[in-house]
Amino acid sequence: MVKVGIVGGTGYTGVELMRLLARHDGVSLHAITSRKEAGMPVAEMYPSLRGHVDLAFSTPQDAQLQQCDVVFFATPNGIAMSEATALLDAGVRVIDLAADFRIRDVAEWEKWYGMSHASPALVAEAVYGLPEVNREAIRQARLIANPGCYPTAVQLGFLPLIEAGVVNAESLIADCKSGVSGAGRKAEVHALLCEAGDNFKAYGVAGHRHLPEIRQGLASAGGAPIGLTFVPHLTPMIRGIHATLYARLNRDVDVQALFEQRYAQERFVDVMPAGSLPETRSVRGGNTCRIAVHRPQGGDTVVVLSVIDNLVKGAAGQAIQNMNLMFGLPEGQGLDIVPLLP
Ligand SMILES: NC(=O)C1=CN([C@@H]2O[C@H](COP(=O)(O)OP(=O)(O)OC[C@H]3O[C@@H](n4cnc5c(N)ncnc54)[C@H](OP(=O)(O)O)[C@@H]3O)[C@@H](O)[C@H]2O)C=CC1
Ligand SMILES: CC(=O)N[C@@H](CCC(=O)OP(=O)(O)O)C(=O)O
Repeated sequence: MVKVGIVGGTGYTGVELMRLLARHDGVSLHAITSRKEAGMPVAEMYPSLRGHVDLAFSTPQDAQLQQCDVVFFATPNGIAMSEATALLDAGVRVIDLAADFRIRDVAEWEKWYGMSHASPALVAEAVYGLPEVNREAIRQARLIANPGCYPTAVQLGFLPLIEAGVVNAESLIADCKSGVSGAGRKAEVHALLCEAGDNFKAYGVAGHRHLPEIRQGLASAGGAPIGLTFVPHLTPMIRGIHATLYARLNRDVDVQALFEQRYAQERFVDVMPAGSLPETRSVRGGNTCRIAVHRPQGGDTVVVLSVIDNLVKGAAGQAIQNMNLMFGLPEGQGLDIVPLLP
């Protein structure tokens, strides 16, 4: 049994980790932390976990995380970078759901995240946890930088085109929409029902912190710099990301066959039949990225539609997929979920 600790168990990715791990028969939950709710039974805060998780929250100091085999950080940016070293030194593997280890250029990370990096040496060691790209490195990793939610949907959507070199990589467009749970559980005015409900708006148009992460991943896949316009939007739904991606083909290619071949062996990427329109509700609660690829009017613009559940393939599910790889477990263990529809 893999002994698991979770730092940040009261947040949305924390409770999603617990929901998924409760059905994973290769792990035992050792500790779930909360600074504010220490002592409270987890199932009192989240009755959905009654009968599944019988632990109480403990403070990060009392959680004895060094006894774990793996610790997930489901915390805001800037926490894991200060706490990972002690755990790694104690032989614990670490999966950070935040962005502390995602950007290889530390100065670039500091610019976008507005803080100094506490452990730049670990950035070089961390493996970017997108299994469809880095599977073998993930198996060997001590420290995983779990990808962001938008970066997961956007990179999986563009990857077949970039890897094959069939599009102009300098003029990509990613027009993305997210549900409000992407902003986490912390109280913020823009996430209130009366602000986000019955409303639709763009944000981060001038520059969003996921831009350097997406550019880094696609540049590595294509071996050349990426030019990307990335515009996120907030939609009045709870879960889900819908990415509409545009690229200009530089040669005539069967894009449907390209995508089907690229993801033929990937159980968590579903390439739909030509002409399909993936919906966020078709992945709700599941670890699948569902993709459809179009060439409107047979022209040279390719439109990729990519949907994920931001809390599952965009966060907790992908983190568990990475844990499975790190510990030699079947990659899909605990993730064999039929999405919840309607
Ligand atoms: N929501 C999403 O869809 C996605 C989120 N992520 C990333 O995952 C991380 C967690 O996100 P999410 O669950 O939404 O966030 P939430 O705001 O919902 O939860 C954050 C959690 O972190 C804990 N926490 C806050 N500060 C500290 C601290 N200094 N030390 C220890 N624990 C702390 C909080 O608990 P308490 O205050 O009780 O200690 C809480 O449990 C973030 O970095 C986010 O960017 C990544 C992909 C998708
Ligand atoms: C809707 C919403 O607010 N989404 C968040 C991104 C999701 C997230 O948690 O960011 P990471 O993936 O980097 O951890 C945002 O735009 O800031």
